[in-house]
Amino acid sequence: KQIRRHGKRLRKAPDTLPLVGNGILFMQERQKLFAWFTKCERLADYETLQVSVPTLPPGIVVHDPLNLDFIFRNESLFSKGSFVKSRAWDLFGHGIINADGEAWRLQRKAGAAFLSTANLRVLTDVALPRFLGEELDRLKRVADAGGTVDLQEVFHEITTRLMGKMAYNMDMHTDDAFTTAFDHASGATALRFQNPLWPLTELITGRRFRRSVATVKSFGQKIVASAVADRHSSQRSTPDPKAVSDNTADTNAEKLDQISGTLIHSFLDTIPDHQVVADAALNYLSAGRDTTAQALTWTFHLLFRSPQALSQIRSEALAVLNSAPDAKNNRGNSNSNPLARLTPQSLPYTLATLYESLRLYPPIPLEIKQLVSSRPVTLPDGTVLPPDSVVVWCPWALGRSRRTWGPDADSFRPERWLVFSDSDSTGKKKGPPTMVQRPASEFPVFNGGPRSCLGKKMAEVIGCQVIAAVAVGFDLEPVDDGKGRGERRSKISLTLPMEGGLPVTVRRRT
Ligand code: HEM
Repeated sequence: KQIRRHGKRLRKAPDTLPLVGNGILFMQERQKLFAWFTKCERLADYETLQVSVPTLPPGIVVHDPLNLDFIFRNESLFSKGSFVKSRAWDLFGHGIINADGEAWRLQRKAGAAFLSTANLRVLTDVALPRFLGEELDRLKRVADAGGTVDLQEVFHEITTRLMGKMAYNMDMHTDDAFTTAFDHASGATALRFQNPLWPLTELITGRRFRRSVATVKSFGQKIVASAVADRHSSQRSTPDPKAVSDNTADTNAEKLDQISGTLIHSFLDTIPDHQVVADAALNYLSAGRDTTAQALTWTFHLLFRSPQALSQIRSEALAVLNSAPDAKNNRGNSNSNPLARLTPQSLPYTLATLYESLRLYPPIPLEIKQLVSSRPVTLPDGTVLPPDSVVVWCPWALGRSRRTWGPDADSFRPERWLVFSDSDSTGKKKGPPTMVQRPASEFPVFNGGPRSCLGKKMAEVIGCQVIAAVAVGFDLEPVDDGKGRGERRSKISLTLPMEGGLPVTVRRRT
C-alpha cells in the first residue's frame, strides 16, 4: 500500500529496491543499519519516508519531532500491535514491555512504587555504595595483580546485583546461565524484526533460541518461587517504603532489607497468575540492568577518547568528596558511605556526560510501533497512515540529527547539556549549571508519553555514582586488541551491548 501526504506518495527511503523494497537492506548487520538510518535522517531533513518489505504492512520512518510527539501522546493508537508482540512474545510474554491494558497498568503501578523517591534514596545511600564498593575492590585487586578486566562485565555485575537485591531480594550475578541465555534470546528476537522470513529461518536455526527462552523462563519461575518462600518464612507482603524513609535510626542494612523485594511482592499482591508475575519480573530485570550497564560502558568508551571530559569529571567528584557532608540531606550521618554523596544533583557535569553518551549510544537504538486503529490516522506533517502501518524511529539516528543538535551533532560534547544562568562581567560562567531539558520528541532515548521509561531517575543515580567513583579511583586503559580506542560496534540484541566487551588495564589513582 502506498502511503500519502497531502495527496502525494511519500518519498521512498534511500536504497529502496524494486520488488524487494527495503527487505534485503533490513537484513544487514546492525551497525550498517544504524548508518543507513542516519543517512535517511540527514537526507530527509525531518521528512517522513516510506519503507516497505514484501509481506509486511506498509511502514514509515519518522524524523520530525512534531510527529513523534503526536505518536507519544496518542499511545493508544500507536502501540506494540501484533507486529511487535508476535516477535517479542517468546521472550517477554505477558511482561510490561509487551503488555497492554490492565496487565500493563498493574505492572506500571507496581514499578512506580518500586522506583519511589524513598527507595531511590536507599539505592543511592546503601545498595549502590555496597555493590559498587565490591566492584571497586575487584578493580583494586586487578590493578595490584597488573591484570585486565572487562569493564562492561563489571558494570553489568553492579546493575544485576542491585536489581536482584532491591527488586527480588535475591543474590544475582552475571555469570549465571540466565544471563547467557537472555543475551542469546535477545539477539535472536532482534533478528526477527530484521528478517521477514524468521518463522522459516527458525525452523532450521531456532533450536538454541528455544533452549535459551526455556532457560530464561525457568529463571523467572525461580524468582517467583524465591519470593513465595520469602513470604511464607516471614509472613511478608509488599514492603512499605514509608517505613524506611521515616525511620532515620535504622541501620543501612535494615533499610536495604526493608525495601528488598518490593517489586516482586507488589506483583504477587496484585497479579494472581504466577506465570504473569514471572514474565513481569523478567521484563523489569532486562529493562533495568542491561540498559544501564551498557550506557556506562559506552560512556567510558567515549571518555577514553576525551581526556579533558574525564579530568573534569574527576575534579567535580573530588570537590564533592572533599567538601563537608551535607547534614540536611543526611548524607553525613555515621551510616553513610562517602560514595552516597556522588549524586546527579551534586555532579552536573557527570550527568551531562551520561546524557551525551546516551544521545550518541542510546541503549534502545530502534523503536517500532504499529497503528492499531480501524481507520486511517493523519500525522501532524500531513502523512496519512492506513490501519496496521508500522512506524519506526531510530534514536541512534535522531541523536545524531544536525538539525536538532547542530553541526557538531557527531561530536561528544557534554557541555551541550549544561546552561549557566549567571556569568560575570568578563563573560566567565558563575554558579552551578543546570541541565538543558530536551523534549522526548527530540531525545527519545527514554521513550515518551504514558509508556516513557520508569527507570530514568534510577539510571541517572547509578550512572553518576558509578562514573564518578570509577573515574576518581582508577586510570583505565583500553586493551589494545586491534580496536584500541577506535570505534566499537554493538552486537545483535534488542539493546546495545558492546561487541567483545570493553577490556581495560587498571591502575590505582592515589
Ligand atoms: C540508561 C538506562 C535506560 C534507558 C536508556 C531506558 C530506555 C527505555 C525505553 C526507550 C523504554 C521504552 C521501550 C519500549 O518501547 O517499550 C523503556 C521502558 C521501560 N523502562 Fe527503561 N531505560 C533505562 C533504564 C531503566 C531502569 C534502570 C529501569 C528500572 C527498572 C527501567 C524500567 C523501564 C520500564 C519498566 C519500562 C516499560 C515502561 C512501560 O512500558 O510502561 N528502565 N526504557
